[in-house]
Amino acid sequence: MTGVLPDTRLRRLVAEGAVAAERDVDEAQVQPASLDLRLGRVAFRVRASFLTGDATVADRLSDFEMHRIDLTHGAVLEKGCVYVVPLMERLKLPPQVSAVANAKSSTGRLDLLTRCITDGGTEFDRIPLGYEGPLYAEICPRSFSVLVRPGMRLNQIRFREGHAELDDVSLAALHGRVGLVDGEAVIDDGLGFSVDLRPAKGSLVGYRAKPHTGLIDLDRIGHYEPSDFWEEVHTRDGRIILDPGAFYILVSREAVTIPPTHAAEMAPYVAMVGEFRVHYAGFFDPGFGWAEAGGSGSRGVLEVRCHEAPFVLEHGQIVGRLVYESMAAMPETLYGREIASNYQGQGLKLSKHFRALRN
Ligand SMILES: Nc1ccn([C@H]2C[C@H](O)[C@@H](COP(=O)(O)OP(=O)(O)OP(=O)(O)O)O2)c(=O)n1
Repeated sequence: MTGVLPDTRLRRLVAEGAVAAERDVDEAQVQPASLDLRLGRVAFRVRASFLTGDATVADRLSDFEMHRIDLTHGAVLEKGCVYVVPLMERLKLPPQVSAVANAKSSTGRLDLLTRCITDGGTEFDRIPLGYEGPLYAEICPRSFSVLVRPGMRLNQIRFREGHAELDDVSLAALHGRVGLVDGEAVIDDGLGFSVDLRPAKGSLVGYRAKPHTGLIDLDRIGHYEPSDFWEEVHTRDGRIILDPGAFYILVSREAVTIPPTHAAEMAPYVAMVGEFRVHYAGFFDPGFGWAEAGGSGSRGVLEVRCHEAPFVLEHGQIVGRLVYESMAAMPETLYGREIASNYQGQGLKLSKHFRALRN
């Protein structure tokens, strides 16, 4: 059966030792179509980000390590620095299974660039068929310094067998059956995603990270005051100008649906990659936005960073696309009501570490 492996198969991968860990895998790590990965006990501060090519991460660390930080009692990862953290999980994948990792949504919303690296890896986050070896997270806090501890879950991994991606014809057919977006679907190499700069009420369209803020302890949920870390972005004319280097949280104009038979990943919109980057966290779970799982009206959160020159972003401009994949089987549990999900039914929403916003 080809497709993305659901929760039931993830438990089996763990039971069979294809995913092993120095501390038993916790049931809370198992998501509908992905497994959360946990930070180990040490972080290496490195000079620069790297891929391993034909070497191992351990070999590369001996070249690039500046110092080592014990995370046991909590430690700060500083804004602007690059760290490599061995993860608790390691893989011994069956030959027909490959994997892809991604930052969790809460990690992306904090502008913590987090990518997975492997021994012999030539790409971030892509793990080849049958990979056997350790996993590492490369973490670069871009806007805020963060306090981390062993066991924290900053990124996640999806496993798949065979080719599961929907081409545009199959995507259009799926949209015809279940309605993947409200309004007109723009289908061109995935489902186009546009930005909402004309809110139904008021003029608040997003948030921009403040410089020189305090520290965020990633275990503190609903704790921080948004205004200590974020400036509100308002507009009444359906456009904003992005400042190069600044980080914004915006929201999609479309409410999106991921039916239980599918999973999706947010990908950049090719025409715009030179101007801005729109996703740091890209996995969308089966059941996200699905009415039966309490998800009607769920929008996608856009994490936007503009590159070289100030750029005018207009309401309805396409900024990203959702690439849909078939599940190998339906998950037992969907994103939303049945598990403690933070972003089902969301509109414009900061990460779960902040107090609720008036929306
Ligand atoms: N750029 C993104 C990426 C994801 N999501 C949505 C779709 C996902 O199904 C949901 C949850 O994503 P994660 O599992 O990555 O997030 P967390 O684990 O941080 O949240 P939760 O605690 O709710 O599982 O957030 C989003 O709105 N915008």
